[in-house]
Amino acid sequence: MDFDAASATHRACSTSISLTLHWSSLPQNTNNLRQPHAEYRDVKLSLPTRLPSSFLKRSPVPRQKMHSRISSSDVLPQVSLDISVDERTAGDRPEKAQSPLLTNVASSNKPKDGERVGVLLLNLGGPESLEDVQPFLFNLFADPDIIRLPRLFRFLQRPLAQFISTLRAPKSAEGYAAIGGGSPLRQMTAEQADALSLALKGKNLPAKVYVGMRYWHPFTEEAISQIKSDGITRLVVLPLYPQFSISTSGSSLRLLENIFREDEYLVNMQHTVIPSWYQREGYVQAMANLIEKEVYKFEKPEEVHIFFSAHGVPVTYVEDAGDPYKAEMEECVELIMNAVKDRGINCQHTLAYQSRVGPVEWLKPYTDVTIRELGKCGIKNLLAVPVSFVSEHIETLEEIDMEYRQLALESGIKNWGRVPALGCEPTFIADLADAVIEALPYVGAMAVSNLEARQSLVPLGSVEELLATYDALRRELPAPVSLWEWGWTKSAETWNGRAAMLAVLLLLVLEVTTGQGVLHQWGILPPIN
Ligand SMILES: C=CC1=C(C)c2cc3[nH]c(cc4nc(cc5[nH]c(cc1n2)c(C)c5CCC(=O)O)C(CCC(=O)O)=C4C)c(C)c3C=C
Ligand SMILES: [Fe+2]
Repeated sequence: MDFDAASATHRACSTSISLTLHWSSLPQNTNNLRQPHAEYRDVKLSLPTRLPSSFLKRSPVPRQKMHSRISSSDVLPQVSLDISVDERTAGDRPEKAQSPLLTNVASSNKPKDGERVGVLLLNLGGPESLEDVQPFLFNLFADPDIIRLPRLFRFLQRPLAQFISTLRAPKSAEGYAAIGGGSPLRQMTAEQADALSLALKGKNLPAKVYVGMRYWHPFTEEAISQIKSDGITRLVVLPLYPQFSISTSGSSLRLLENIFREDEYLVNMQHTVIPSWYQREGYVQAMANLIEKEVYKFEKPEEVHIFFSAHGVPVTYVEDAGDPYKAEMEECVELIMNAVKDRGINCQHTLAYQSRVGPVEWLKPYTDVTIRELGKCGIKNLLAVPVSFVSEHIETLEEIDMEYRQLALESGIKNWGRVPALGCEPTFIADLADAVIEALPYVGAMAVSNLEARQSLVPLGSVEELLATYDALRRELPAPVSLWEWGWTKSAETWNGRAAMLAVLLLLVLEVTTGQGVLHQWGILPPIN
């Protein structure tokens, strides 16, 4: 068996941990474990000790090494693993598109008497009416994971959020008006929660599923107080973002960390977090299902160009703060395309990033620029695939379906299609249920021992451990959102934006310290007594 981790040893042996990985939970790209002629079911790994926390820090570990698991001697100089493998032949292997019922709660993981299992779905939230738009934007911009001010200026976070949200609200409201006057997120997430709860029940795990939104109702705080009053004892935290970003799952987990820290009940509640799940077989197959269906709606399916459009983040998040979002996104698209090709669909594909705001540089290539280029290259059939989010929202319904569709047609693309968001797609929901069941043994346990979790760029863990594994320094990042924009070139815009930002900050400092100025006149800042 080609499993080089087996030879490593660790000096400071103390506790012993036993893991059981179900074969279906192994990601596709774990070449070390998935051999062409054999499948490993119930791979039992005994770790003799807690792995060094430095292993969890992403920065010193090149990405390829994360993916060759613990084979690297420079990451784990001396770890010894006892591995017993129940090897089965390919004939024993269940069909690739697994039955959702295959993963069931092992009797050892079943909630014991008096135990109550909860699942907390974390999501962004969206305004439900046009009046909600400005306060929703205020909550978003008041988030230090969206606008991270220099330490000295942190006290300006809320006035600045008030300022920016007031400026942006009319443009955002236009978008929400175009999709019926509000975001469908609350409704869709509630449906996903119900579907997940049913799927868990079907898999023998009675669990209550809660929804905690970051920027709008039902707020995470509301979900947490419900969790407390329901007396939940074991909680699995599941952000509804397939890929991890500091600005999304990271922000929600940061909030959760603060809530947990201040509450005695929560501090003692056993919990674990599934930080990202883009590499799960069920999710990947569900995406491939949707793509396959849409590809065959085109007259010439073989000529379709599959165009993945992900929500962007500012480049600094990835380059300065170590956000794994871009790497996870690229890997995710690769996995989905492999699954699509396995179905005999050999279309070309592209990944681009949408929804940038403000003068700073965002992840490239940009969706709008790429659509124009594809048009110029003679692409006639384009299938857009939103890939960073699992519900319909303003950026699928307005930006993709209206703006980008129009742009594509103007750029020479003749036939346009769009893959719907996953919503309650059965394979997807079944896979989320499996993810919860697989995470259960690690509730309250030392999640660093989860080999499978380490496969992902952000490992499974408790909120606190997890947040320590990325962005630990919480570097200051330039605000992604423009306060002001003018100029003719990109660089002029950037510098003008920065100068304007400084000017506005200065203005705000003066306002806050003197208690006088336009913002006070508008009632945006409270009067100083
Ligand atoms: C994975 C998804 C998302 C990432 C990454 C993300 C980063 C990010 N977003 C903004 C600014 C805005 N986002 C807005 C809405 C919005 N964002 C996401 C997802 C991600 N954001 C969703 C699903 C939604 C829509 C919610 C809904 O109501 O349907 C908005 C408001 C809309 C608008 O005015 O365009 C803003 C603003 C930043 C700055 C950022 C990274 C730093
Ligand atoms: Fe966003």
